[in-house]
Amino acid sequence: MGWTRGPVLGRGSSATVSTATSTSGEVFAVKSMELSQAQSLRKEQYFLSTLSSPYVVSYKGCDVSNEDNKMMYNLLMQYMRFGSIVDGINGGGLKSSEVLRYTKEIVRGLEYLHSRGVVHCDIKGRNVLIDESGAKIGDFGCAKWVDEEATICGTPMFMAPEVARGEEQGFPADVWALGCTVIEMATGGSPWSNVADAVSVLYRIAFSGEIPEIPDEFSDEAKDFVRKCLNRDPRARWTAKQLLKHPYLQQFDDNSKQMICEKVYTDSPTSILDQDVWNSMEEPSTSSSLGTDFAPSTCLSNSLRQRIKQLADKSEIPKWRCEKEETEWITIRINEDGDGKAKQRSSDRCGR
Ligand SMILES: Nc1ncnc2c1ncn2[C@@H]1O[C@H](COP(=O)(O)OP(=O)(O)OP(=O)(O)O)[C@@H](O)[C@H]1O
Repeated sequence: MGWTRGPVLGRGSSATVSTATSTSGEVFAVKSMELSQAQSLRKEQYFLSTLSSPYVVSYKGCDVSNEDNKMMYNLLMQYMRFGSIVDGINGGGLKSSEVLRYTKEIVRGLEYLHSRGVVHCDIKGRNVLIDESGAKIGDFGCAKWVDEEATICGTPMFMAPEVARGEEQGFPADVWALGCTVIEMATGGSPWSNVADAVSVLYRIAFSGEIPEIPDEFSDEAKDFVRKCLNRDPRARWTAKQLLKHPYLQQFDDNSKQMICEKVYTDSPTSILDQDVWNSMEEPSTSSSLGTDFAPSTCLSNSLRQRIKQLADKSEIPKWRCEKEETEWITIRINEDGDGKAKQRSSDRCGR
């Protein structure tokens, strides 16, 4: 499929997402990284290509292109015109009817993923995308099969206690992150308040016995729903399938705009370090695991400092940037029947 790159939609910690138009006129989104650094994007391609659900961003294909003498790996996916949930928050929280609707759609997406044996590992508002049909789960760069041995991956602010301690990252970790995401959607801010940096938040999640503060404004059903997600014991935490039957989600009707909770506001991250707490990270395979057999006050702080360093490294401006005007549409591929005088670039199909 030939396609033309359009304006940049957003930049994550390592990839750039742009709009694109196929030769047949279909508009989609393309997530691109330099080929040599595209492991997480290849992983995302692998998972997206195996999934098909109204609650997961649809896969459209992938390829490799040569742009300005750089080999780029491109993941083509459904264009979600309203961006991520966070893009729509704009300082304050979402309306409670929106929180309810998106929460139910995310739970449906999680129920689908978990029934297929996939753990997303990085559920947060930034990874839930919106279009007219509602919310869909995206960004599978941290995903894994439930029985796969994989390094810890995700975003500190949304990590479950068992993940922060480095013990396990299974389906319940996605449900904890969902609980944090509900708070994020409703408040427009962090699920954890009064945390100075990522060390504090990881230590607090791992060992304090606390859960994120549930806004007073939530209805009783909403509070109970979030508590079921934020049970510190992963074995006692509700599953996505159970949550779909929770009274809070039962209130959702496609035609209803029923208010469940009031809008509240807390600070969004402002400093670079605060921002790190919100970015995805992957624990390096060489780092020491946060197992159960260490003294928290000594070994933990070293290990967490490694995490912080990695977060700081990941927050650097990506090495590759689109060098074209972001509003300029450039042809990066044409199909075999294309005009030979057009700006043809080399490309390959990619495999799993
Ligand atoms: N399919 C899509 N349709 C429309 N916009 C998208 C799509 N995918 C991503 N975006 C936009 O691009 C931004 C960057 O997405 P990306 O998945 O690379 O990074 P992220 O989730 O924000 O960060 P990180 O990779 O660090 O977790 C998103 O926040 C969103 O605004």
